[in-house]
Amino acid sequence: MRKIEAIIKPFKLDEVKEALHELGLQGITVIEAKGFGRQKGHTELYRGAEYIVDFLPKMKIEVVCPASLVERAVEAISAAARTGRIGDGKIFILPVEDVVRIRTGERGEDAI
Ligand SMILES: Nc1ncnc2c1ncn2[C@@H]1O[C@H](COP(=O)(O)OP(=O)(O)OP(=O)(O)O)[C@@H](O)[C@H]1O
Ligand SMILES: [Mg+2]
Repeated sequence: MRKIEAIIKPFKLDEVKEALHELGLQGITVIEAKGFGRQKGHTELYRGAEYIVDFLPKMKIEVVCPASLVERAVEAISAAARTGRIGDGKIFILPVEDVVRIRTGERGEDAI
């Protein structure tokens, strides 16, 4: 299993959510985040206005999925989140050792 952590532009959240849903991924965690990438000290467009890049509002999405689905999920997130402008975001992929579904006690991929 893997955890995909995607930092995206907030207005892209719905499109990314739909893309993941179409893949059959059911669980998702969304965290309001702030951050910056490589343009620190330069300007980045946010909702049509230029900002000095300090900490810009971002949305962090966390999805745990079977390893076999990771590439498709990453492609779906990338396609949905891309505008082609700077600040489109980044995707991190981490190993997940185990999952526990609290209500049923299921473990591993059964619990995703
Ligand atoms: N190395 C990193 N570690 C942790 N978070 C990061 C890292 N790089 C980017 N982020 C997060 O992702 C968000 C979007 O990054 P961003 O898309 O601006 O990356 P970039 O490398 O500057 O690419 P681009 O040149 O397309 O803007 C940042 O605001 C930050 O929250
Ligand atoms: Mg950037």
